[in-house]
Amino acid sequence: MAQSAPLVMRLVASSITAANRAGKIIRDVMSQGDLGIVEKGKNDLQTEADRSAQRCIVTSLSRQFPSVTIIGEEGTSNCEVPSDWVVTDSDPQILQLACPDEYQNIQDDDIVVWVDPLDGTSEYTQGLLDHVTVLIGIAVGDRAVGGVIHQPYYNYKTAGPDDMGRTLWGIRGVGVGGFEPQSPPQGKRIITTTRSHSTAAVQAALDALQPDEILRVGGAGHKVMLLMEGKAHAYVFASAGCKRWDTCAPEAILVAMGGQLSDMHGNSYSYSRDTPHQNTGGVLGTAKGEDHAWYLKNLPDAVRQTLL
Ligand SMILES: Nc1ncnc2c1ncn2[C@@H]1O[C@H](COP(=O)(O)O)[C@@H](O)[C@H]1OP(=O)(O)O
Ligand SMILES: [Mg+2]
Ligand SMILES: [Mg+2]
Ligand SMILES: [Mg+2]
Repeated sequence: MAQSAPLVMRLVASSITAANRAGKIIRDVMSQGDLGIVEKGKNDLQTEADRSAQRCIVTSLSRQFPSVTIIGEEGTSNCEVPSDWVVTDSDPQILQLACPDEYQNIQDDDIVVWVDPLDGTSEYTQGLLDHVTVLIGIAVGDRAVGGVIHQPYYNYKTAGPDDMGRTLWGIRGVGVGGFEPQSPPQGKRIITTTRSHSTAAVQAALDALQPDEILRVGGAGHKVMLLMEGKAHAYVFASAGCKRWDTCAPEAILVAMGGQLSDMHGNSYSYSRDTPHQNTGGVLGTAKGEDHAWYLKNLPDAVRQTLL
């Protein structure tokens, strides 16, 4: 039964265990105390946790799916991966689910796996640990179809080391799991946006949308989780800083529960293997039940013109 599950379902099932293992590595690096910070660019850090979590995920998935294209945020290295970082088991619950007809016969060639081994690096280095997520997105053709978000420090203030963290998943046409989908409160507009990568255009977009409240938090995964759990109505980031690995997994889960994600012009991002990595049109995510078009209509042209 498990062996014969369609490729998309097997990839999501294996991504759940790989993301959980990566989350443990992220916690271990933090508790060992040496983050090994490297500056990749302006306001763009990488730590030992980003590097190690990526090696864990890419090695684990490529052992099981050697012909599937995997694109990760951090460069690959050839050094040996500790054997206990390689996990090749799968989440049994996912393998039992019915796969939609359109994804029954997908081949290795049709898939790209987008890996952000640690989203919210800046917040991780500053101790804002619940902003951190591990993101694994599964694209079929150019669409984000499956997503896994692991939050390694979920409940970290109250949980013990063995019950910390959680893993959320979603598959288009199948559904979501690992959390309780909620709609945001009616009669109010709560917008979530960046806390560490703001610009004049980011602020101008927020001003024009006149939110009742702004939640400035780290990480693309963390912000989309706020939409999924009814804590915010929209995620508005009028800047080009995010990349495909930041949005593939969150988009798949958000869409699987009825939300939307596009650039600031209303165009969907392509997740095919030859697409550019940068999300040059910014990010607009809206919760289930929100009018995505309203946000697009009310964004100032001057802001849109700053984005390709
Ligand atoms: N200017 C930027 N340079 C590098 N990464 C960025 C930039 N802006 C956003 N990101 C990535 O998008 C995520 C969401 O952005 P923000 O928290 O500012 O809303 C960041 O955590 C970061 O991912 P990562 O932490 O994986 O490098
Ligand atoms: Mg980064
Ligand atoms: Mg990221
Ligand atoms: Mg990252």
